[in-house]
Amino acid sequence: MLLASNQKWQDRARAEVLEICRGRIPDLDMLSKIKQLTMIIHETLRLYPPAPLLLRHAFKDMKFGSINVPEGTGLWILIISLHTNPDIWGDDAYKFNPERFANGVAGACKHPHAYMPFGVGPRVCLGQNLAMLELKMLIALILSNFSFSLSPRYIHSPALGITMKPDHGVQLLVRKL
Ligand code: HEM
Repeated sequence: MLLASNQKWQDRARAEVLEICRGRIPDLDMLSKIKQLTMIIHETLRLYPPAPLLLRHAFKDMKFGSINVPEGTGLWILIISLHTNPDIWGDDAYKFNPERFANGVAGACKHPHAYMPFGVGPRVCLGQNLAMLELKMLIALILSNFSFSLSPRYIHSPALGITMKPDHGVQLLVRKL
């Protein structure tokens, strides 16, 4: 959806994929060189984290600043709020701007744990490297073969739940290249 509505980034990502892959099925070496697409995926996972909320329980009485958290309290961590906080990301926090990840995650936000689409710490996503490879492979193949834009029937409807999903689907107009 974000590439369909941002033609400039779609063109940039396609140009890079075509230059590196030259019509071949991407292998690990090629995927590791694809930078624009990595920036686009990071920015997409920032704005629309598939796991927008995480739940933790306090094992013992804790104190965060002036807030007392008694043992057993459930704590919802709003990843989506962390990812769109202007104090952390700047005034364009809600804007799709993959450029912010040009120098990696560390260069994009003021706090290293403010970006956590795969969680952090001991329960960090076990599949995060596989997920990134799958996404790069899939989008590289789509970009190599098709151009696409948003259908006039598309209704923007990101819905929060255990996972985030478009409530009315994502209708695209797709053209074979
Ligand atoms: C874009 C894709 C994905 C996203 C955004 C994602 C996100 C997450 C997040 C946020 C957590 C932490 C949950 C928590 O702390 O409560 C998690 C855990 C986990 N993920 Fe993923 N995930 C993705 C893909 C995958 C894939 C492809 C696999 C497996 C092949 C996978 C396997 C796991 C497992 C096993 C855990 C639990 C780790 C643990 O509790 O020790 N994930 N994921």
